[in-house]
Amino acid sequence: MSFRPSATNLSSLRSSSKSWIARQARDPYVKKRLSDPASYRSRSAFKLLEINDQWDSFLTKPDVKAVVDLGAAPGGWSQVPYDPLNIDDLEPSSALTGRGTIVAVDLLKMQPIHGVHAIQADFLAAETERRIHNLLSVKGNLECKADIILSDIAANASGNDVHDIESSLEICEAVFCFARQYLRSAERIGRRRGGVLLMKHFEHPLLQKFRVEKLLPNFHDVRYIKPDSSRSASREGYFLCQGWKALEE
Ligand SMILES: C[S@@+](CC[C@H](N)C(=O)[O-])C[C@H]1O[C@@H](n2cnc3c(N)ncnc32)[C@H](O)[C@@H]1O
Repeated sequence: MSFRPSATNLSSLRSSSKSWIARQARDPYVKKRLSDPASYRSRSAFKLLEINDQWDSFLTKPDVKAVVDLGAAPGGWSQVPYDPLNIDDLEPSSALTGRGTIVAVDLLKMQPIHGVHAIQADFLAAETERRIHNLLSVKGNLECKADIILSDIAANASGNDVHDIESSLEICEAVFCFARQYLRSAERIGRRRGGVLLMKHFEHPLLQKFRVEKLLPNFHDVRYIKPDSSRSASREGYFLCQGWKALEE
């Protein structure tokens, strides 16, 4: 049986599907992903690589021992810190010395990545935090903290601007609350830019207000980043926040 689409099938595609296919065919990062020996699972991996390259290789610092990747499926971002952390087959409560932990969370099931602990769950659900906590709770990380928290979570676009902005704000607020509890402080790490939060958001004045009120006072350095690899038509951007001050501890 052939799975090649017939001419009839192609001609019956909606014009939005046709333009998506045409855009994928033109996209240099789609081509790069297909030819890259790292076999990244997503085009998004190039956004993280680009941000990391431009901002002092924060992922590869030798003191990075634990990373939490929120909205991780299909797994491109989780693949990026895998090598520098030199992860082996870590079980919760096994020795951490010289190794690290990556915890990946997504609503969707993720194909396994060696050394990455995947949780299929809604990050916004109360019990998910306990599951992340248990995985961070390994020997050598008695504080149960993460050195880096990444969030590429994107709720499905509804087409309703107000609703989509509210979702983005809700996610950013939840990620920030999580960071407040789980991010290791710059002081504890012994580096002014230690304790990093990278989060996706949708551009809107309410998100800028969130940046000013929540992020700026709590980190030594906060940047708005629109990576070249992020499609210009998309309203997504990233806040890269380095140097968690842990003011409430
Ligand atoms: C842009 S994709 C992430 C791509 C990923 N960084 C990669 O490189 O493979 C956004 C992800 O956020 C997930 N997501 C959306 N809402 C979520 C939630 N409440 N909890 C967990 N994951 C969520 C989606 O299922 C989707 O897989």
